[in-house]
Amino acid sequence: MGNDIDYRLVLASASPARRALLSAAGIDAEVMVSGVDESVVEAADAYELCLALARMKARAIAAELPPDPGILVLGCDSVLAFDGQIFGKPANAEEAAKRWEMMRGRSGVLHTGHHVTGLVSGRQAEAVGTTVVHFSDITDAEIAAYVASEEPLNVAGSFTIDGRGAAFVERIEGDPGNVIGLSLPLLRKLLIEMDVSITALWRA
Ligand SMILES: Nc1nc2c(ncn2[C@H]2C[C@H](O)[C@@H](COP(=O)(O)OP(=O)(O)OP(=O)(O)O)O2)c(=O)[nH]1
Repeated sequence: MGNDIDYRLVLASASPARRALLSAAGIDAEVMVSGVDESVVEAADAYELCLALARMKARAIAAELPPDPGILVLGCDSVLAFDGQIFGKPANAEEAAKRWEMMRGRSGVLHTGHHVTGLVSGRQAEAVGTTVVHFSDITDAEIAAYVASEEPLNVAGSFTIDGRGAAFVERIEGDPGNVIGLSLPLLRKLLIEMDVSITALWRA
């Protein structure tokens, strides 16, 4: 991809957290929500699942856009691998509480799949960011209060590290942005694979 192209990023995600991470890093991404049915995807494990979903979201949006060589579409998907299970967003408050009863005092791996595709070049790059998350041994009352806050209901793994959930995460091993939903150092590497510098996406 040449350097004389005016690159723009389209974020194929409804996640306000992902958009905020990009904006704080100087990138004003246009948001286009794919609305794909994530339930149709089968995968061997959390790593493959989040990558397949990220790819599906990005490709669904790419198919809707005009063939502009400057447009790069980014799809992401986050899941928590815990105790041999795959936790996306909880189905309801009961599931969020049940998960925390299992998670407290233990650790899991948050995987975020990233897929970038160039519309005209057809080039693409993808990778999974992984971050180990160590959960605090919180009480039943804290679980009940956290679930009642409704925060854990809308996030993969039923926890955040930058919201109320931050009080319940002892430490992480890896990129914090990856837990929130998008790893910027990983995005930089994917863009390099496509001969694009992340600095080319910075707002003027
Ligand atoms: N602020 C924040 N959000 C988090 C954290 N962990 C997970 N999330 C959010 C980011 C995503 O919105 C959501 C992960 O679910 P998905 O990867 O399926 O994305 P989502 O369904 O939100 O949007 P999308 O499918 O990409 O249109 O959970 C965290 O630590 N902090």
